[in-house]
Amino acid sequence: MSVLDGIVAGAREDLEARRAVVPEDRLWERAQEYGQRAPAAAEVIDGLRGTDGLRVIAEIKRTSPARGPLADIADPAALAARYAAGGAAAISVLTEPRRFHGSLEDLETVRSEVRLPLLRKDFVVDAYQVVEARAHGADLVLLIVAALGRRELADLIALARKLGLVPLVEVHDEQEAARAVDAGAEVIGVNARDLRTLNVDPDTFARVADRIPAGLVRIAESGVRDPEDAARYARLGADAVLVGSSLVTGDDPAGAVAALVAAGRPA
Ligand SMILES: O=P(O)(O)OC[C@@H](O)[C@@H](O)c1c[nH]c2ccccc12
Repeated sequence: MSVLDGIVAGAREDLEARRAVVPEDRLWERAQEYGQRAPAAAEVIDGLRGTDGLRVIAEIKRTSPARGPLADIADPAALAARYAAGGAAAISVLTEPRRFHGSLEDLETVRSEVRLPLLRKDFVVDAYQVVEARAHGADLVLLIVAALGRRELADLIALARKLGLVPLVEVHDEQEAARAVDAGAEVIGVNARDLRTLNVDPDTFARVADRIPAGLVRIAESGVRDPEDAARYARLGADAVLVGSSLVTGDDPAGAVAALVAAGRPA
């Protein structure tokens, strides 16, 4: 079993436990409530376009299967506020508990403190999790192509849109990029890390981005360590970078985000 399969199996177990406590129809009500005050999906998508410079999506991440413990993050809302002060375009909140020590409570506390679009970053394989994301204040939801069948991907994208959520469809090779495009994704994340093996290949974006038609939002994910990496992705045509580890392990998250944004401005 690959790392990804193991994490997905845990996510399925956890979601069934939650479903037994909070039925999906109750979540729908809360999801629609948040939908009434949420930004429009088109606005969220436009906010990620790198038309006048690279956007930064800053991530709240405590630990990872690849790197182990990164940071305690006792107050995720305070960290999100620092990211916002540094000029982040959106905040990614890991909600997976077992390997990343995240939670839906993290998402909710961040929602209560910042106005930026929020991404629920998790291993989403069931409609329940999409409704749950919206109910807890997400504006975007991650859908990992490697974890989903064709039909599942199409269904979850459709459900996300019905709820006003923007699906961020994650790929890590050319074939997956083609599947994301075929499924009608408007926002595609190219993960430099292969979630099956956890290996990072820094050339992934350069290889895969060509398969993503102009007009779609292209996000380079994982392994962005410093402003040079951000500048490189900007030159390769990325609209945005998604950055976690290097921000949570540094001592100045606002300054670090601002430096990435500055490095990604067109010359
Ligand atoms: O910490 P990094 O290398 O900056 O990476 C952030 C983000 O790309 C990474 O957390 C991530 C990308 N896709 C995922 C899917 C699931 C969990 C985590 C991820």
